[in-house]
Amino acid sequence: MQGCGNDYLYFDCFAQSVTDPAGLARRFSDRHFGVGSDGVILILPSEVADARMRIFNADGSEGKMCGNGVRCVGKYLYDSGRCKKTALRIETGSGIKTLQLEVAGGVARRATVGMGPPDLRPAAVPVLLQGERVVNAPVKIGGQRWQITCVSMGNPHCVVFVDCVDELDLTVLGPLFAGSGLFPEGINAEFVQPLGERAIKMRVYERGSGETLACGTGACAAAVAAIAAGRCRREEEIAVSLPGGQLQVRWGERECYLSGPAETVFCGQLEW
Ligand SMILES: N[C@H](CCC[C@H](N)C(=O)O)C(=O)O
Repeated sequence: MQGCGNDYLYFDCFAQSVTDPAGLARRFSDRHFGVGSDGVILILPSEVADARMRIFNADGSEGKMCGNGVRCVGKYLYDSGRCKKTALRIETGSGIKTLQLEVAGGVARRATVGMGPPDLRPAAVPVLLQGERVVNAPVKIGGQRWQITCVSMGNPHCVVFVDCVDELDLTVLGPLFAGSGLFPEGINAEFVQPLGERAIKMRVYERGSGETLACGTGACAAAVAAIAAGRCRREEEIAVSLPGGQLQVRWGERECYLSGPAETVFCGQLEW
């Protein structure tokens, strides 16, 4: 399944158990020697919600949350008949998320996710910075000066504003940020071009997966950073344009809301 091109291999673990999800992610995320994906997502029973989601990046590292992934989990639960309702609660590594599915033609097409509150406090994202400031904080990465804004969406994000995202070579820049030594727990790095008070354009270099076509938690982090920096308005729903499509983010009173599509690409059996 995929959400704005951020594609994962989903395993229904209500009636089967996956013993080595990290190894599975490393083996089958490869786009030539495997199935090809940004990682693996397990859909498991939960004691406290309709289901539990675990997400493993392509390098086998486990993430705490996946905004594009949780929409696809909701779609799977509805379409498969496991949870034939449009309001769902999904247990994740960063708490229970609420989902509101949009159904058409008998299947879920889109979802809006309550992503929880963004955290801009200095300690929210483990980062080796001088001083406390994490909004537009000056750093030197790859011999260049940058101003970073660190936002936790349950997973760590570093947002940088640039003039033109299309001109960036993330095959070089991404590993410079990831390998800068500034982020002890790794980092999801978002490069953001403001397009006005209600829109941004972004690309992302994800922890554990490299450049992906979209990142749901990253879109929230980018919109929150743009609002915190006064580049976008909090009263507005922010249109976030990514290489894989468009997401909508609203930073509400209590939490961020992420809206976007969810699509099944194919179903199959994997012998490993
Ligand atoms: N790479 C992320 C997990 C996937 C997040 C992203 N794909 C999303 O849609 O939020 C991390 O290690 O924190």
